[in-house]
Amino acid sequence: MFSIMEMLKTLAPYFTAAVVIVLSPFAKERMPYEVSRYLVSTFKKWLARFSTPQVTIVIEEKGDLTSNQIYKAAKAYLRTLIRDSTKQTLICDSTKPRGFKVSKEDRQKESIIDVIKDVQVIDNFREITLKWKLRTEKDEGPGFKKYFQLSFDEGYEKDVLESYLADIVDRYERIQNEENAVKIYIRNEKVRGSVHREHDPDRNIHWGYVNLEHPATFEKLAMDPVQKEMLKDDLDRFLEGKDLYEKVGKTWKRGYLLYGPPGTGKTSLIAAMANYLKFNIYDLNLSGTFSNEDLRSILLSTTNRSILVIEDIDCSTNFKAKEKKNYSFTLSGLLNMIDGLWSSWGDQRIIVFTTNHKDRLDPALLRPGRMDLHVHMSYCTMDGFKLLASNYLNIEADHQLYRQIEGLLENVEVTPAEMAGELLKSGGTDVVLGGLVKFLEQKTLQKAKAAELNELLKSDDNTDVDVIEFVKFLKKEKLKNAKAAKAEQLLKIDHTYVDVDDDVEGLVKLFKQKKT
Ligand SMILES: Nc1ncnc2c1ncn2[C@@H]1O[C@H](COP(=O)(O)OP(=O)(O)OP(=O)(O)O)[C@@H](O)[C@H]1O
Repeated sequence: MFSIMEMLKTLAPYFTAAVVIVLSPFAKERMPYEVSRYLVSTFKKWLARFSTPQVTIVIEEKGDLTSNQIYKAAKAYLRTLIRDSTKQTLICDSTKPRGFKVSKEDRQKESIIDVIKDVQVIDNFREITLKWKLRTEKDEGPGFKKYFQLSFDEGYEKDVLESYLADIVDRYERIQNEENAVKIYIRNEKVRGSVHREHDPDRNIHWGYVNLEHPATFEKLAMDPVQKEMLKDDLDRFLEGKDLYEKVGKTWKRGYLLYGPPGTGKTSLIAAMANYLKFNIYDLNLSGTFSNEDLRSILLSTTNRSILVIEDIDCSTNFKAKEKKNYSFTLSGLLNMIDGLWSSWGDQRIIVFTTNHKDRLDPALLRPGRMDLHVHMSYCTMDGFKLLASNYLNIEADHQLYRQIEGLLENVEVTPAEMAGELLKSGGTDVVLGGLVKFLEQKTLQKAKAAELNELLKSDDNTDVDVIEFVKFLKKEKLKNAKAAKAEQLLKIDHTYVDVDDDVEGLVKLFKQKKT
């Protein structure tokens, strides 16, 4: 018996000859159109009997209620496929030219390449050949509906649905997440590691960026609840304030000064603001030496919907020294930037300064109107502690140790960072809170010791001893290094490391002896 292949082989020359004749210019001219069309379609049908049947999936632009995610994913995928493809990817349909369309909007960095309607795009996945086509069809309503038609050989339905299309959707979600992620930019030509780089060729400014994976949110921040609400309202009004800013003739900008001791959450608050607004952060370190002109260029290289952060403004910018040493970057340069260029260029921009010592800032920076809002981040209160305990230990109600903790918190200054450190320790809730109580008791004791030492130093006859001078003296005299180091620790501003058994009186006596 003939096999199919043998039969095909036998009949193929006759059919081929017939079709060649039909399609030849000679036959085309002489044969009636209906006859040649009939012959070609019969040939196609006959051939189709021996080829693998095709399956076609339709992916419509709109789902029943919302847009269809698979359509969006397919569209994005085909863009990358065309962009990265070799020329074979685009196969012309008999009636359409081969090609794709290109577009670019004003603010887009790169042009976008899209498929044209009815032009076939071929993709390969494992051993499957996949044929994509963008189609349009008259809708039931007045418009047109768009859909992708995806065809492939029968038998691969599972692979296509569960692997190929699932991959495309996954990839799309990843790109979406990447695009929506808040980024933190650092201006440094030397940034290394897995950072992405951006270069503004007009101004030759380099930024390195990574996704901001800081989990801080307003809900997780321990800060004065009234202040927190006020700040959130302020940001909301800012975000929705386009019309208002236009109406009152102000540029769409906002400046915040965050101040408070180290570890009270200033950096966390900036991250929470960025996550809340979905604004990128530009972290500007002013400690380098650069000019006012550099500053201007840096500013112009940042984008809208961003937060420009200048941390530790008191330490990073010793403006007076810079002015003396004739560095060209000055305080007035920075202030001009805030008042002039920064306030008149771009939209939806926030500037944040942070400092641990508001009192050390140049009054020019604090002038009313320069920073719109001053936010004080302070030591941990009982409310703040409860919020941290709920975040770290999932305690929603009361706990038997709360009263004791409240009493201790009234007497010592503990930063939320210190509290968080204690709450992160291992053990069950009771163990961790027990540890925290011990920590607070220790702090209370240290505070008392420090006060005692100060009294001792003050009360002595005419020796008006300055605590810092005391430490310096011990060091200068190289007086038993170990003791000097202990003394320095003892006199640390936050008195964190004092051992309860330290011989305070002995040290003071020693000091006095040496001094006399
Ligand atoms: N107010 C707070 N609420 C919740 N967690 C906090 C708070 N303050 C500090 N923390 C915890 O302590 C860590 C360090 O705090 P953060 O760096 O935000 O403080 P900071 O005030 O910016 O300190 P510095 O002035 O030293 O930069 C944070 O990652 C967070 O885990």
